[in-house]
Amino acid sequence: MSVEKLSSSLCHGGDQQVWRHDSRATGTKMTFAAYIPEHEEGAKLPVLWFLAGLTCTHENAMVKCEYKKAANEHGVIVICPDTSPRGEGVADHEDYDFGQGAGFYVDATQQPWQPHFRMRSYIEDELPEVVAAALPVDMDRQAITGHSMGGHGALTIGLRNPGRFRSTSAFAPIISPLNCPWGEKALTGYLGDDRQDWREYDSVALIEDGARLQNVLVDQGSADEWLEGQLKTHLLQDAVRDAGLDWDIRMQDGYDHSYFFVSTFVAEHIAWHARHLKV
Ligand SMILES: N[C@@H](CCC(=O)N[C@@H](CSC=O)C(=O)NCC(=O)O)C(=O)O
Repeated sequence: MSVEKLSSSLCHGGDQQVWRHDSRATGTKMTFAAYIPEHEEGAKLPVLWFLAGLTCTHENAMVKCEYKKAANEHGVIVICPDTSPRGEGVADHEDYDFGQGAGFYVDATQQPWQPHFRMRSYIEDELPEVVAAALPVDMDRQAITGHSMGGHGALTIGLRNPGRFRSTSAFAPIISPLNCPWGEKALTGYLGDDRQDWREYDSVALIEDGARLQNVLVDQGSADEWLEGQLKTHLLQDAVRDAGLDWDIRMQDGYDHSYFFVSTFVAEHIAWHARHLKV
């Protein structure tokens, strides 16, 4: 396994690093950011995966999300992966919501996406192995979060892997790719026309089909420009109520979709995850 540290910068007492490695899942080089809090020699720290949204690389959350102070205070490693494979030989599309930067955390089955767009396998299987080999993580103490398309990733990966994450949170997640233009466009392209195949990538469908998850926190801005047309938080509220789940879905008055919103609440999310990660 070839894993290379590209940078290391002291920040809020911890070390903000960027790593690159050859990925067997995507068949490309993949880059991720890793924030390592101060810790004693030999200590293993809990890990929070932060999945980013449309148009993002590993860098957006690292630069804009302001997680580092809280992560250092609580002793939680934060990993920010890229959102798709990239490169000259990788399929792409001119639209911001499809192709490179818009992997939707699925394993594509359709051409020309299938050879490289395998973000489910990358995030669920390969990246944890890479991180466990390179960094001082305690893989028995994992949590996951994400923003927008990354919030969809966090919820669906959490629902498909009950028991792996002590806690799951999301900022302004895409609730149901089956029921929004971003999702319909991307999943038609990556998975084909049979909408049954999309259900394992849809938080509402997963709950309807019996998936269950505890310790879930969702924050959504009431002034989010995508709330009505794309995100549709009410679909998750309905699914959670119908399934009798005790999830905390909060509407935050006046906040939009941006990292200004995410950065406002990220310290609270990290403190909440830390309580679950320490038990
Ligand atoms: N107008 C934007 C649209 C893309 C956008 O808003 N992306 C969001 C996530 S949306 C859902 O996944 C984002 O996080 N952008 C990166 C950032 O640093 O803000 C555009 O054309 O870029």
